[in-house]
Amino acid sequence: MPFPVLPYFSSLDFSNEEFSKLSVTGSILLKINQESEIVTFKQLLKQVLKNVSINIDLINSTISVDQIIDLLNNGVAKVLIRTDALSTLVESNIPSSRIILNIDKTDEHNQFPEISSFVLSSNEPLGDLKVASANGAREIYVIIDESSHVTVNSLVASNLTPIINKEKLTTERDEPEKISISDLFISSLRTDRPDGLYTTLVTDNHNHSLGLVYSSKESISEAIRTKTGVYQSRRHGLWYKGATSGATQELLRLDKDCDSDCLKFVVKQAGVGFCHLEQDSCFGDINGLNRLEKTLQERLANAPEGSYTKRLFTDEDLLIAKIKEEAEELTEAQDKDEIAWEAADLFYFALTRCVKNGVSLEDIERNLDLKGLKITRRKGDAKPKFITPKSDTKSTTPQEESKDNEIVDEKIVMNVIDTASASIEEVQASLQRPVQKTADIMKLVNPIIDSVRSKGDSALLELTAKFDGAKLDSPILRAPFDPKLYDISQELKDAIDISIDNVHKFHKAQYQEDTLKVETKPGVVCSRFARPIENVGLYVPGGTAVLPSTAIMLGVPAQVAGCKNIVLASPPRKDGSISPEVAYVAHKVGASAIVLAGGAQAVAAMAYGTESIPKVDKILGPGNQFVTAAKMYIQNDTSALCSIDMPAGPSEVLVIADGKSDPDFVASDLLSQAEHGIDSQVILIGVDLSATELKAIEDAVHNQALALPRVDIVRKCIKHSTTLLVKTYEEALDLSNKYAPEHLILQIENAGKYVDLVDNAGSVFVGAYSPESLGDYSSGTNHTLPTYGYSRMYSGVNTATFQKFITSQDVTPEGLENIGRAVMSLAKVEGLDGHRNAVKIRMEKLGLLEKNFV
Ligand SMILES: NC(=O)c1ccc[n+]([C@@H]2O[C@H](COP(=O)([O-])OP(=O)(O)OC[C@H]3O[C@@H](n4cnc5c(N)ncnc54)[C@H](O)[C@@H]3O)[C@@H](O)[C@H]2O)c1
Ligand SMILES: N[C@H](CO)Cc1c[nH]c[nH+]1
Ligand SMILES: [Zn+2]
Repeated sequence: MPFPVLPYFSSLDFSNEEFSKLSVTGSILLKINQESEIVTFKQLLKQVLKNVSINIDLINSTISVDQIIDLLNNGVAKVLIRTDALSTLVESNIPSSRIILNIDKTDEHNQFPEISSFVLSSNEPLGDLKVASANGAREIYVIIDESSHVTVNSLVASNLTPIINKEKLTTERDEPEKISISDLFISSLRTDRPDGLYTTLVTDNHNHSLGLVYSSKESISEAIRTKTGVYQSRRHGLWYKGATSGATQELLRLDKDCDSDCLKFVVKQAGVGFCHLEQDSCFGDINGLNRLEKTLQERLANAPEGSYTKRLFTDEDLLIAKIKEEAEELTEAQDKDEIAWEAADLFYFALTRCVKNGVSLEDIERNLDLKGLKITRRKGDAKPKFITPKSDTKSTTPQEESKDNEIVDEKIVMNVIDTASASIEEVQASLQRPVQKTADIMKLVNPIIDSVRSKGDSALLELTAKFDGAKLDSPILRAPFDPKLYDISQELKDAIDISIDNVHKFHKAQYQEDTLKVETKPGVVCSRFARPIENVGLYVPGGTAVLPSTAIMLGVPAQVAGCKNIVLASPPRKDGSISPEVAYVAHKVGASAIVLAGGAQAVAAMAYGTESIPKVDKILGPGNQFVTAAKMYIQNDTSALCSIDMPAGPSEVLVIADGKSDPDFVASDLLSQAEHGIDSQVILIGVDLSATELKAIEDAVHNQALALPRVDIVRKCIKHSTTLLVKTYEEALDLSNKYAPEHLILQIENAGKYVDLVDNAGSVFVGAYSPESLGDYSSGTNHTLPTYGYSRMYSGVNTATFQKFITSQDVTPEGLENIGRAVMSLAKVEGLDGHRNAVKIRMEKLGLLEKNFV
């Protein structure tokens, strides 16, 4: 039964102590006045407003349905709304059980049979209010203020729950000007025991019974006043639990049963346990997960050196490895006993990690409950199987396809972390890229590479049929290419030509034409000159989207550098053909061949060569996890004698925005990379953003995303993407440098001023009118860039990526005289007399050494 008063918090301006005292009622009503309070309120929900059912008053609020759903999904129990807002909420899939309806006239409640919680007007006569509550299943609340016609006591006596401002309530016993919540609670109880006591069940927060005791009116008042376990001993009077043994109790909530004659104290037990026999409960110890949690907490505080649990607490790598090991064993377990055994192991290691990080079973259960109550919006789209696929868009990967069959309707919003209140670990965790399970991927990639190496073309054709669904007779097209292969519109040709032109200009400017010459000492001239890498293999992705722009970004600098053989590889379409746009670029950059294959098999074919595919010296270009893993493999295999450009994996962008940024621009930039793939990541760093400014960006992300054909990919990418709130530009740049993004967009005032602070990034986009898409296609910079944080040490593709640099020296007798003695001394120290002699012989013949020189 509900506590006979619902405390009302009319603003977020309250102390933890005030909340803690009134939380004994188990439920409160809190008013959200404006949108700007939502960020703070959500923090409070996580940190302070625990163990209690939180209802929010939105009667005069204008917050959006999406925000209401977000709050309900983050721990709010119910929302109090006006009748005119009801239909919008119900249409948005909010269950009626999460709604408290405020109605003006008591008899109106009949019009809403699906709603079971109402707030009625306290201006109505008590008789009418009682009629409204005649159906016992309904929760009826009445707001009490100065103008109320009914008294609090009369409401409680009629099983109606008054809503009373927290300022008017007290948990103390001697504040006559306030309403005592113990008096209200006591007045709602009854007992038929001759001693006038109330039978009281004591439980922990998991509903485990700890014991059976008795309460008196006085002990209840004391329990509420002190918020501890205070009972009535039939022999010794008032009993402050733990006063002598130390096994005290924090009183979390007070409940009563359905006929109000039996109480339940929900407590947090300290010390040796509830029972005088020093066990958890009078019915013995509580085992299972609770026991394990308790043991782990004790070990964390006091683990003996050398114990296994101590090792787990101190060696994070070991703990993580064990969790993974046990998770794998659980997935492999077959029969019931084995599954239970492995699950127990997994729980042990998982709970160890939780306890180590201060996470309790209660926190886990709260999350489970939240997930169970999660509301998803219905967007009114047809089920995917009834949607006609758009022509010319490639199908998604198998993993994506299976997930696309789920109907996901929640708001597309990035997780928000305020760096001022978050821990360093939380911020770091939010900047983790989606995990690439290298070992698992290598298990798939190694056999592919082996098979292409050993079986050549036949393996390549087989793998292309398997992964790309294309049955081919030959895996290669050789230049000159038939113009029918690139029969595209003039408009498209012009667009590609503009991009090629700009990329060419920028990369030509990077080309080091002249030999670099430096005379380090008179007569010692050192030089450096560039030569193209002769045979290059360019990988053009074609899995979730065909990327002719990547063919431009790789082909043009290869051409500028003067590479002799440009081989381009890209997965073929299902009918075995190559995308005509890619073929057009291949023709424009003078490629000698197109390999009709993708993934690890294309990389292996170009690295080792096959009967028809020429071996190359360097493989360049971005790709998915299989492509990247294969590139990493072949560059380490000396028998392949093949290098790579860099690890260029799933696209990523980090946008820094401030209050002056246009929310639509910011959202569009985030989404332009989120749509690349489910493993892409986008990060927003907001500098001193107000709640309204943040919301404007979030709304723009959601609304623009819904209009994108690849919304399902975006939705999954946004799930592991984060917004970080910081106070200064310097903090923003510092975080960005730590993340080392592939693309960095500065959508901030005086953006140019901050470029000096950029230490790590693949490519920087400065100011509101430099969206990343420009660099992806047409401005002239290269879009093949280091991801995964590799921009700390790698550059993006540039002209030099297709060249190697050779040094030379030309030394005169004068030069030899200037440095010869230094060389001989160093060679002597290294014990390399041959080196020394090569100088000595020359200097002797030139008469530069004294006769007895040794
Ligand atoms: N960093 C950069 O500069 C940059 C530039 C452009 C694109 N990208 C990224 O490149 C990636 C392109 O990936 P994509 O998947 O669209 O195309 P992709 O061409 O890289 O991969 C497609 C190939 O993967 C192989 N494959 C698919 N499933 C497989 C499986 N289960 N086992 C073995 N092989 C399998 C198939 O052979 C298929 O041909 C995206 O992540 C995109 O973000 C990065
Ligand atoms: N943004 C990608 C590099 O991470 C490149 C690209 C190609 N097409 C569109 N975008
Ligand atoms: Zn892109």
